[in-house]
Amino acid sequence: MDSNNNMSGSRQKSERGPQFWKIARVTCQLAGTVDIAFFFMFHFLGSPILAWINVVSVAMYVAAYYALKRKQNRFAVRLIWIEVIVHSALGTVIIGWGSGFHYYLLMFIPVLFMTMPLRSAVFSLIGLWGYYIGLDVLMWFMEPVQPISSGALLGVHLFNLSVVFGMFSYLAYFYLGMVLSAQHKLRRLATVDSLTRLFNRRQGSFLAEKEISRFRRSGQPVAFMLLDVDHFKTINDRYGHEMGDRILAEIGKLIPAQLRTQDLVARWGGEEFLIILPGSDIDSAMVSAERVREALSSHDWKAATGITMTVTVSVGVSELCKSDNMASVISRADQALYRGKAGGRNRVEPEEVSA
Ligand SMILES: Nc1nc2c(ncn2[C@@H]2O[C@H](COP(=O)(O)OP(=O)(O)OP(=O)(O)O)[C@@H](O)[C@H]2O)c(=O)[nH]1
Repeated sequence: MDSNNNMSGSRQKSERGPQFWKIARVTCQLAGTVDIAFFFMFHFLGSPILAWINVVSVAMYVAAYYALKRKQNRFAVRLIWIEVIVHSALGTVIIGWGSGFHYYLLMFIPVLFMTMPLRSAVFSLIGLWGYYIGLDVLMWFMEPVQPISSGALLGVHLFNLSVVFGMFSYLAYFYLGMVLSAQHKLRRLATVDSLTRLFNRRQGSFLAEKEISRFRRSGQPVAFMLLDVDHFKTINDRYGHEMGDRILAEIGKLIPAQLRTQDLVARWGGEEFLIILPGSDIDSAMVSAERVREALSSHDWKAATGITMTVTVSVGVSELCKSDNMASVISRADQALYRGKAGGRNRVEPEEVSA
């Protein structure tokens, strides 16, 4: 259990990419600038102790900023933690709870979960909660050390509230960006074949079902092609598996280049591809299939040694009819493909027309 937690913790840490630390550096710059503003503001408002505390804070943010630049991330995060915890307590004790310095502590709630393994984040959260409550209770029983006028206090309060509001919004915006990009990556992983960059089999099936439903609604024809590389085992044996992979990746580029943008291409199996042609009947699908076959066989396939390789494909073509489902229409394309193989390969075969 422990080791699992530690593992997920270290994984979480390594997933905090350069973007996160860039945000941390920007935060240091913003916080340092706010503290410079505080220095002048508190001199003007007659609280010199708080003014000079801000000088220390600025120095800490500068140190944290350069530590982040030198990739001393842990040290930087600790400095920021100490600064916020001490500064918010001193601000509260010196001019009162009404100053709103305690709001800065709340910003750590999302930050904790972004920067720590779950277990540490929960422990730190409990500590933070105790600290916040303790500070609140303390201020019920003690007077501020160096109070300022109520108008000035309101000004400081509104300023702090606005800064925390802005920083929360910034964090939320950053977090949303992270979630959306993770979602995008996951969707790609779930739908795209990593070698050929075509749709994978699962997405191919999903798209085929979608086109079949569309056919049932609109009656527009839909054709299917099943394409298989000829003697691919021999290619692998002769030129190596890596070259086989490179050929498949190249085929993944060459097939879509011969088709219309609405045509859908999926890697159906090892060296087999399913192509869905919405709006095409069997005749126009045969023309497209022949174009693909011709493009692949006439492509200049060069092995690592410079030798020209022969790569050809066989294609079976079928057209969806009313009584079909996905399995039956693909099975007819598969039977046509089989006949293409049996008939000598490097050819396009239409489905057999039933009497
Ligand atoms: N390099 C590589 N080879 C693969 C991949 N997936 C499947 N294969 C190989 O593709 C070969 C397919 O062989 P077979 O099914 O015998 O077919 P074939 O040699 O193409 O012969 P025909 O289809 O009858 O023309 C097998 O040797 C698989 O190992 C892949 O992702 N990369």
